[in-house]
Amino acid sequence: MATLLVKTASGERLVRLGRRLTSVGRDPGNDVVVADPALPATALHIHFDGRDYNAACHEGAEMTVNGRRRTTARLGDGDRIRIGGTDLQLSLVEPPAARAVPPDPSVEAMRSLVRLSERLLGNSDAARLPAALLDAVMDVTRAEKGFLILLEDGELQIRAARNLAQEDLADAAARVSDSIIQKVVRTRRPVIVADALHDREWSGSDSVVNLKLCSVMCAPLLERGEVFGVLYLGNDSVVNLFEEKDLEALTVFAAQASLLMQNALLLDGLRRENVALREAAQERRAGELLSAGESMREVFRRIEKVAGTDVSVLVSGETGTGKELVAREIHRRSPRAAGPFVAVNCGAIPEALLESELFGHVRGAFTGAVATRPGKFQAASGGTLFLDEVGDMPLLLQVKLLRALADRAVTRVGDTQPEPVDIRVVAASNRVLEDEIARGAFREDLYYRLNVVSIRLPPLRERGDDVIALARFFLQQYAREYGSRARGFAPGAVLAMRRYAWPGNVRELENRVKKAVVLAEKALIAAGDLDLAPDLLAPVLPLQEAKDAFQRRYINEVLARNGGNRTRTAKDLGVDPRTIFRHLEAERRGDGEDGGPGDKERP
Ligand SMILES: Nc1ncnc2c1ncn2[C@@H]1O[C@H](COP(=O)(O)OP(=O)(O)OP(=O)(O)O)[C@@H](O)[C@H]1O
Repeated sequence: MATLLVKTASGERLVRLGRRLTSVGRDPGNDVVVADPALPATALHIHFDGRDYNAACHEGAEMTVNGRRRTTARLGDGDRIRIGGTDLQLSLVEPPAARAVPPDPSVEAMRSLVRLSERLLGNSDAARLPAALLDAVMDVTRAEKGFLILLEDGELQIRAARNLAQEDLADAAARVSDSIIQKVVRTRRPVIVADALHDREWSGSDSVVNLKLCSVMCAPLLERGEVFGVLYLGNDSVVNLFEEKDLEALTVFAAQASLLMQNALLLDGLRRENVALREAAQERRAGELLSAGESMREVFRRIEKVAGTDVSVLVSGETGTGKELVAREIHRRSPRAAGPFVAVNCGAIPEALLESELFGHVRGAFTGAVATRPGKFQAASGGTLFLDEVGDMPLLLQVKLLRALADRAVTRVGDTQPEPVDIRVVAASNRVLEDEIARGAFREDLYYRLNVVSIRLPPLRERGDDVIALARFFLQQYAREYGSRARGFAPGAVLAMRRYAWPGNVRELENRVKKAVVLAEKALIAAGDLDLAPDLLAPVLPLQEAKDAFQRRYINEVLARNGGNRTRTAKDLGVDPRTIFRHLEAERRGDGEDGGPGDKERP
C-alpha cells in the first residue's frame, strides 16, 4: 500500500494512503491532520484513481511537486510535495525499514505529543484546558503527577493538579517544589532533576527534602519570551526516571501548551468582557438616562441632589421626555433602592377605581370588593411611589392624597382606621400644573406638597445633539436585538432628525428608529426609513420670530420654576417686572384664556 511520509518542523510520521481520496490540512476533520500554522484548513487532496495517485491543491494553498509549482500533479514513487511548511513524500512501495526497525521511543513520544496537540487544538475552555493538557502529557511521560501553574498578578497559582488516573490531586500546593519552580521562572529554561534528594543542587532545598522528591521535570510556559506559567511533572518513587529526551519532548509540548493556554485565556477574557459589556448595556438601558450634552446637566444635578433625601419631587416635561425614567433613577440611587418602585398612572385609571387603586379597600366596601386588598401606597411601602399624570387626578381625590402625604398614613376605601405607610413620592405631569391651578383644576396646597423639588425635562428638540446620540444608542440596541443589518444613519437622516420637532420626544424617536431598524435593508438608515418626509420637518423661521419664540418659552420656564412668582422671575432674568407682566399679557391674548400662574403673586 502507498504511504505518505509527512515531515513538519516538529517531526516525521508515516501515513498509509488506504482511501481513494485523502485530504491533508490543519483542520481536525482531514484524513491527514498536520499542525502546521502555514497550512489552510484543508490544503490538498490526493486522489487514487485505481492506477495513479493525483494531488490537487486547494485555493489559498501553494503546492510544489519536486520543487515546481503546481496546482495538480500526477504523483510517482518518491515524489516530494511541499505545501506550507510541510513536506510530503509519496512512496508506492512500503519501506522495508518501516517494518524492520522498532520505533524510536523519543520519536514515538514526539508523535504522541503532536497527536495530542492536534486533539487539544479544539479545546478553548480556559477552565478545563489545564487538566486536559496535564492528562495528555502524563499519558506520554512516566510521571505519576502533573501540575499546571500560572503566574497571575505576580503570584503562582496552581490551575490543575492531576494524577495518572486523571483525577484532581488534593492539597496540590503542598506537593510541588517551590525552589524548582522558582528556578524555571527565573531562568526561563526547563529543568530536569533525576534524583532530587541526592542532587547537590537540590538536596539542600527544604521543599525537595520535605517532599522526598525523586524525579522532577519542569518547563516554562512562555509568551513572547515571558514566563506566564510552568508545567511540572514528578514521580516520587522512581529516581532517574526522566531523561534528556523526555525533557525535549516536554519542551515541545510546553511550547504547544503555551499557545493553547494563551489562546484559551484570551478567549476567556474576551468572553467575560463580552458578558460584562452586555450587562452594562442592559443596565444602562434599564436604569440610566442617556444624554450627551449640556441640556440635561441640570436634570442630572438635581437627581443627584435629591436622590439621597426623602423629599417629594415633581417631574415635569412633555410626553415621552423620560419623566418615569427620572423617577426610576431617583429611586435607584436612593437609600430606598432595595425597596419597591411602584408606578401609578393617575390619568389611565377610571375615577371610580382610582381611590381603591391608591389606598386599597376592605371587603364589601363596594360591589365587587370580594376581598380586602392593599393599594399602591401600601405596595410601595419601604420604596418609592411614582404618581404619573398627577394633573389628571380628580379634585376630590387630590384632597385625600394631600392628607395621606401629610399624615404618612392611608385609609382603605370602606375602612375608618388609617394605616401608616413609609413611602417617598415622585410625581409627574405633562400638563403645566400652574395652569391647572389657575383653572381651578389642581389644588395649590397639593402642588406645593408634591413640588418640594422640581425637575423639568426639556423637550427633545431643545437637547441639541442628544437626539443623534440617543438615535445611535437605539439603533445599536435594536440592531442587536433584531439581528438587523442597520449600522448607522445616512447624512440626510442625521439632518432630518436634527430639524424635526419631535412632538412625542424620546419615545417617538425610539419608535421611529426601532421601526427603521427592523425594516432596514441597507446598512445606513435614510430619512425616509424614519418616515421623516420633508414636510414633517419644522419650518425655518425668520431669526426674529425664532428669537421671540425662544424668549417666550424661556420666560415661561423660569416662571414655572418660580411657581409663578413674577417678581422673583424678573429678578432672576435681570429684567423689569413690567417685562414679565407684558409677557403674561401677551400670552393671555395669544391663547385667549384668563388666569395662569402669573395672576397670583406669591411671597
Ligand atoms: N434620556 C433617555 N435615555 C434613554 N431612553 C430614554 C430617555 N428618555 C426617555 N427614554 C425612553 O423613552 C421612552 C419614554 O420615556 P418615559 O416613559 O420615561 O417618558 P415620560 O415622560 O414618562 O412619558 P409620558 O409623559 O408619556 O408618561 C421610554 O422607553 C424611555 O426608556
